[in-house]
Amino acid sequence: MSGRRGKPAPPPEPAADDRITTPVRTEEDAAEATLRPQTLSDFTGQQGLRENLAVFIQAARGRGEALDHVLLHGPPGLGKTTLAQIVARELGVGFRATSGPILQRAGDLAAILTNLQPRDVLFVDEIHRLQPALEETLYPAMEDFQLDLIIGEGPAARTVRIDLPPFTLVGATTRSGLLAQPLRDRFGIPLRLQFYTPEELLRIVTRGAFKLGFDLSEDGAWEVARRSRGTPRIAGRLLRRVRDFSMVAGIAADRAMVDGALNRLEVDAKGLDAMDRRYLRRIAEHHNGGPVGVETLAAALAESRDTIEDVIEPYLIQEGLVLRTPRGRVLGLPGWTHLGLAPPAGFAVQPDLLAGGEPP
Ligand SMILES: Nc1ncnc2c1ncn2[C@@H]1O[C@H](COP(=O)(O)OP(=O)(O)OP(=O)(O)O)[C@@H](O)[C@H]1O
Ligand SMILES: [Mg+2]
Repeated sequence: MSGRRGKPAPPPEPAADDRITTPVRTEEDAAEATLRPQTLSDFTGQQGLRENLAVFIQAARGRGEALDHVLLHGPPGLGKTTLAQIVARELGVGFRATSGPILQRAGDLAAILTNLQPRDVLFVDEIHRLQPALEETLYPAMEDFQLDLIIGEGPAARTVRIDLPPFTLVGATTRSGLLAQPLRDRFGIPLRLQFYTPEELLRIVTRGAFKLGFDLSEDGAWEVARRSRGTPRIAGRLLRRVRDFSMVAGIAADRAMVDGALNRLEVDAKGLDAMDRRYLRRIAEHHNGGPVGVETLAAALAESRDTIEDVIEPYLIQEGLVLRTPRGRVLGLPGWTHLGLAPPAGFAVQPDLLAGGEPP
């Protein structure tokens, strides 16, 4: 990636999804299945969420009923799919997976629903991308375990009501704000995933290294944990790359080695990559720290607004590097500091600028 391999030209700017630190799943992440925790007790972090879920699962099992519908929301790579699978396993029921964009016709959804076994988990990934017509099919299915199917067309069309086995819908979304309220209301157990602390990521990295049979020193593991953008998927990916560097160079993976490897991958001390820095720099240098609208930033960075909002911003906002205000994005003091730039004279975030800002 860097010029150190002797390539003269600088690499082209990476698109958001080519980044080593993109939290979005890439093909290379097929390897992550080996690191995926299989049980709730294996699942590190998200403590409050995990404890609540354990209670609800135990209660549903005790009653022999389907678990209430679960909505998992949070940025990519924090463990939504992993948790959905764990829920099914802990309930001791079958797991069927589909996703909002895959489901095109009401018939597709009907076929899946009518083939469920009692108490099964149906996982619908990216549920915010479900077609509105299918969403409406889901309402009675979720509420009363009934499906209204329209058979035939035109004047001959009639509605048939089909009883479904009781089931648990587990929906996952990076954008709960995009879910229609009636759909959101039908989830009895809404759960929000948070970014992981460095301590939690340290446990994940250490366990991952052990599973990979990779001898990583504790301070080396710390370095990976601190630079993983609060995201287990990124931690797993950095871990695999560090292992590659360590193997090929034949050097033990200690802190200095990990630091060198991550620098080569252009992952900085805070875990930010070229794309993150380009985003921050844009606000600093072209908009004097903001406020600047997300559409303007998206156009300038040649990224979609969704990518900016779902992938790039959540971590930067949580770290205070950037603030989301009603008038647009504003660089926070840690953002200026991170870029090694001085904020403009008289820099202070006006309280009225922040008032009414939506949560990330
Ligand atoms: N709590 C955790 N402990 C250990 N590893 C985890 C944890 N959460 C996630 N992972 C790892 O991170 C990877 C990504 O998690 P997962 O696919 O569940 O994320 P996701 O939230 O579904 O992402 P997306 O929004 O892109 O679908 C998993 O394969 C797993 O290896
Ligand atoms: Mg997922």
